Amino acid sequence: MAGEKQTVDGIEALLSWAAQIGISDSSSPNSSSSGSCLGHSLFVSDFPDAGGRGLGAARELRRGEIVLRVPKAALFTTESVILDPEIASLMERHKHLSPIQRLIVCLLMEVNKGRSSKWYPYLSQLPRDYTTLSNFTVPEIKAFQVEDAIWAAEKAAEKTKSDWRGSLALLNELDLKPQLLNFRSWLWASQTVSSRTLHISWDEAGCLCPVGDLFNYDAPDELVLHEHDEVGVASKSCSLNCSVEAVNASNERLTDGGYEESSSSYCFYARRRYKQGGQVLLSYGTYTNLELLEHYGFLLPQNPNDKAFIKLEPDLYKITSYDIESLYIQPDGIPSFALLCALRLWSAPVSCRKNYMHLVLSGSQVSVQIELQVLNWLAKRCYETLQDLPTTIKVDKIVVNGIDALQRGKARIDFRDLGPALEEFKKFFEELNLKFENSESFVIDVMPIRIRKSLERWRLAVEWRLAYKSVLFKCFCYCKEQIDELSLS
Ligand SMILES: C[S@@+](CC[C@H](N)C(=O)[O-])C[C@H]1O[C@@H](n2cnc3c(N)ncnc32)[C@H](O)[C@@H]1O
Repeated sequence: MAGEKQTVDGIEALLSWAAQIGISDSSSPNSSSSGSCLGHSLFVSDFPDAGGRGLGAARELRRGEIVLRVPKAALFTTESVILDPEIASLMERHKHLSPIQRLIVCLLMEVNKGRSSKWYPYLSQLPRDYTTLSNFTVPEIKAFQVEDAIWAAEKAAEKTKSDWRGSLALLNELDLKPQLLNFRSWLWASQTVSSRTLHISWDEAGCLCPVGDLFNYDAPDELVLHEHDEVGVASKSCSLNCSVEAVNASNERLTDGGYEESSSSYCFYARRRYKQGGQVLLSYGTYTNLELLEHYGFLLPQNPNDKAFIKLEPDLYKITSYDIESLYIQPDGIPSFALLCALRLWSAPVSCRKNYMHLVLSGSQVSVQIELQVLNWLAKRCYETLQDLPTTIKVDKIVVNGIDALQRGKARIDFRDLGPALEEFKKFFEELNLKFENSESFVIDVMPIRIRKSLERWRLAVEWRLAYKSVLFKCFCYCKEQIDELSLS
């Protein structure tokens, strides 16, 4: 089961099993003679800077070239797991469960079979744990500091818990090993499904795709979109399944893999040209960093799709037809088009709003006076938001560096190095029942796994809030520059 170590032998066993069931990175029929499904286009490797274990280019890959094919029979779906009519009728009796709950139950059922599961080589190579939002503890959630992120994390945790409670009756009837009935097992299975399923048209829950789920993520961007246009890979359906909304909202051309009826297989394409040895990445969809953290458990240091939301006045929401989700600050600190339009309209006198509507929606300034009002309001809101948060950008950087030192295995942290970040460190370790034994430094000989895992999640929360604050700071500077320019003109 997934509790086993991810070893080189384990990966080789997975690739050899995958070759036997028809997974291939080559269009040539005799490609699996080497005993591995890979080697022609791809290879498995560790990419520490972008996702860890992933797939590299075994040779130069052209844009739009097919790099992996996974036949339907190799896809792990509710349908492909429930072949036993008794289990099928049991599932039928629990019709109220969502497709995702059913797939999670199927995953636990297969794990329960241990080595006798036909999916064993695949299941044994799944990660043992995840850093998705549902895994965050209360103190780790608090470390986000920003209300929206705290709310998203609490909601994710509650949803996972309530899905588990709702599935317990079925799980109890399935005669599973007791440890597979507990919440920890459910959490693991649900986060496996969240972070690894691919979209398929016949099951809303998606499918687990052996080997195909080894592709790490890169954000879709304009360049890739145009490249796709050029080579005509435009009609592939969609990639990782997790957020149906995100997939629907995004242009289908942003994706680089999909299930193809014509070959009854899941096909993956190179989204751009890759040099031999480079990591081949997949776009799972368009996600903000908070969404990536929620569904996949990581943050992209440079995410062109990230959004920073600030509190807006309630009457602003009333006068704009824009979706709330479109009212944000971009990673470069510039307000989104919709936010700027909404603020311009909101800043205009009520009696003039109707007349200005056309101008505003075309993206034009209404008047210098209104533009200055918008920029001043935005600068003030960013400034006040930053002031109201418990720590500054500077302190957050110290916290990240301190966590970094601990993660690198530094056993002694001098309190003087932590300065104003000391309080947060103290609180964090106290929550984990680790007391500071002296007043000058923190010494830890062997870092227990539970602390290492918690540090990882804490770091993600601090990195997220640091990025959020940096965007607000950039926005503040942007507004000030614009104000200066307008005042001079
Ligand atoms: C579909 S799996 C990809 C393969 C995965 N690295 C593995 O070893 O099984 C998705 C997971 O990979 C990791 N991941 C993918 N892309 C990443 C990236 N750009 N940066 C950091 N982690 C990434 C995250 O843990 C995510 O939940």
